[in-house]
Amino acid sequence: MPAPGPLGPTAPAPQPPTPSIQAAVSASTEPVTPPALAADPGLRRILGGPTGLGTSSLSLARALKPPVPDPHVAVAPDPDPDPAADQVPPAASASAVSSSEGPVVPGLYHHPVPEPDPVRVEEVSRRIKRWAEDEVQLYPEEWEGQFDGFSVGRYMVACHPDAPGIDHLMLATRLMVAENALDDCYCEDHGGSPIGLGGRILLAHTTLDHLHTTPEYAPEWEESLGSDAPRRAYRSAMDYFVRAATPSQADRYRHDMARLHMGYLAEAAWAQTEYVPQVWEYLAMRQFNNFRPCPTITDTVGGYELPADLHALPKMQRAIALAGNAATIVNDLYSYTKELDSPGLHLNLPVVIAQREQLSERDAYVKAVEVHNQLMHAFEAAAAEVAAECPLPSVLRFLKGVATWVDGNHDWHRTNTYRYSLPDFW
Ligand SMILES: CC(C)=CCC/C(C)=C(\C)COP(=O)(O)OP(=O)(O)O
Ligand SMILES: [Mg+2]
Repeated sequence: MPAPGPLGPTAPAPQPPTPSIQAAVSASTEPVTPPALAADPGLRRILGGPTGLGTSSLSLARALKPPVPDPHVAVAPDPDPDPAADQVPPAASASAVSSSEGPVVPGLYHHPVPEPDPVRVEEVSRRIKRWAEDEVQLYPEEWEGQFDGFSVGRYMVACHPDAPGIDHLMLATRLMVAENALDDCYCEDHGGSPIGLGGRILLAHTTLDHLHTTPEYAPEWEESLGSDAPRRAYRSAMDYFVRAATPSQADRYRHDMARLHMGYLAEAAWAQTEYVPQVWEYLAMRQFNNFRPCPTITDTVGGYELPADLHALPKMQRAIALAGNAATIVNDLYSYTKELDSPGLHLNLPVVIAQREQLSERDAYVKAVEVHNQLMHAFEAAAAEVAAECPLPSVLRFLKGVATWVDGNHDWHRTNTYRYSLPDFW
């Protein structure tokens, strides 16, 4: 990587970084970005993006051009690449604000996104289905409709508009499918149960964080990796990811998945004992049972790296956590009716607020929207703070990537009317 470059002569002096950020910046070998960007008082708004119909293309986060692929990022060759699709610039057909079916939750603070590039969506959808069916035997025939209805191609193209091509998008798409397969098959309505979940999850986690053991026991472990659909999917998706990621990016992902699995276990333990947590306890569980592992791979999917020391900064960690929390409460709001219809009491934020604060279902739902909005504003403030204090190109791009992921995640929930519908409160 190149050595740090000089600051532009006419640029205003940046604010002195805090000591921890200073240390991380010194450790980084990346060039310093023109400080004008970081010193821009509008950065906070820009990172979040302007709101309102037709304004999303004004956002810096969404204006990212596809980067030149990094020659140091080795992406596993696709068995049947489609060069035409890989070369489609993501912005080429993605300027219109997404207006596909599906209402926004009334009062929800969000940013509309450009309609995901249909050529990319089609190619990612084609390849992920082939991977699911041919490489990992993910589902029996009767689940095919649900797989299609999940629309993971649209989801990932919307969340990663700066991916250099289809191979990079596939890294995120395989992981997303694998994560949902494990949640469905181990925890939820496709054979899942809280009983014995800890053991099953730990063994599945070894697909990501391998067992290192003696020659006598290693073969049985290796055989176990192919023994059910979630493990086949995790193992394969992780193999592709590890080949494209740096060691620290892969380790970041393992850590985030350990967080996720810990969240699943708390949710399961409460279901088993029929405990309804206090609202803050629920929010703590949901910070772990959370989308976090998805936005935090934005740099690998974008073909660059946020160095580990910058990722580890406390302020960066706060921004990431808030982004994951806002994105996950979006799920609670859009999946509310689906979860009311599921057997037993399915915890989500409106349900917990209603029970713990003795509010009507409607008032609890409205309060959950307000919690979401506060989380979004806190994320945007935290991201702007990191960007202003540490204006390195990789930091700014990563923050924009996370913000864009949050917006794409909202748009996918809104438009996925196959899976979600809003309550009839308005
Ligand atoms: C993609 C990923 C990391 C998922 C992990 C956790 C997860 C499935 C969610 C945060 C979504 O929440 P939920 O389990 O409630 O999903 P649905 O409402 O069933 O879509
Ligand atoms: Mg849900």
